[in-house]
Amino acid sequence: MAKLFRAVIMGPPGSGKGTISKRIAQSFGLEYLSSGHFLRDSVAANTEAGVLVKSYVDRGILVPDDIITRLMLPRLEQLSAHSWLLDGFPRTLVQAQALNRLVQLDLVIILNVPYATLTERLSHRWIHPPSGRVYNMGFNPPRVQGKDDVTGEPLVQHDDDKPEALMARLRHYKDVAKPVMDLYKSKGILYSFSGTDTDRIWPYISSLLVTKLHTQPTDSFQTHTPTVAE
Ligand SMILES: Nc1nc2c(ncn2[C@@H]2O[C@H](COP(=O)(O)OP(=O)(O)O)[C@@H](O)[C@H]2O)c(=O)[nH]1
Ligand SMILES: Nc1ncnc2c1ncn2[C@@H]1O[C@H](COP(=O)(O)OP(=O)(O)O)[C@@H](O)[C@H]1O
Repeated sequence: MAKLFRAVIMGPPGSGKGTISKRIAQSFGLEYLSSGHFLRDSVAANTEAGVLVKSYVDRGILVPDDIITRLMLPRLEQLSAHSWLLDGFPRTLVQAQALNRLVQLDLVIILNVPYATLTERLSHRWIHPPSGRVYNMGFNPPRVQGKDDVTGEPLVQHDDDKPEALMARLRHYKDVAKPVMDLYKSKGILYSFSGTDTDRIWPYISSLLVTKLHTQPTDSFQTHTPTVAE
């Protein structure tokens, strides 16, 4: 069996983690686990975990480290036979240290997107809560305005994508992510990608994964191939 591959994707809210993760999962066959989706699903389904985290998720503030760690690590253990990509966890140094005790990461992808681009994107982000499908009124609009492509059900905007909450989330991200990135940098597994367009960043990420995984993508999502990887 090929060696298992464990990756994390980090970046501020709206930097394209979900969009790029979907492409990575589809192209390279990694299992994708998003802490945000997992928590929102748990809240919607009113599970024990959902009840525990609802007050934080609804307010867009971080769930305490001990709670999120207690929820996420068992999920990862269930995926122990798979290669995976983790989005939204770890967010803090304490979480990164807890993850470190469970598994050795192979790669951390950082998305650097300018502040103005983030606010512009998130103010146009609409989601279909039951499925987690994400739309953008400019970048990937639904076929019918305000309706999910698959079910036709209404799309909604997260409260934490509204301008007041957004500013606080971005500021907070900067403070807590820095020590996590420093840790991964010191381990030599951090790769950073900067830009304003997912479609322009994607080919570089795809090339990096080809190198790391020694495999070709099954879906290219692109019309040109870059000649250099960052
Ligand atoms: N205009 C534009 N929107 C994008 C681009 N990439 C992603 N988006 C949209 O920006 C929003 C945030 O992306 P998402 O992947 O959810 O970011 P995350 O918060 O980091 O997971 C979504 O509405 C995406 O559809 C891009 O290159 N251009
Ligand atoms: N690693 C984490 N640590 C603490 N709270 C988290 C973590 N991941 C997600 N959350 C909680 O879930 C909410 C939604 O997560 P997020 O990743 O922002 O979802 P989305 O990608 O849909 O915007 C956050 O506001 C926070 O309350």
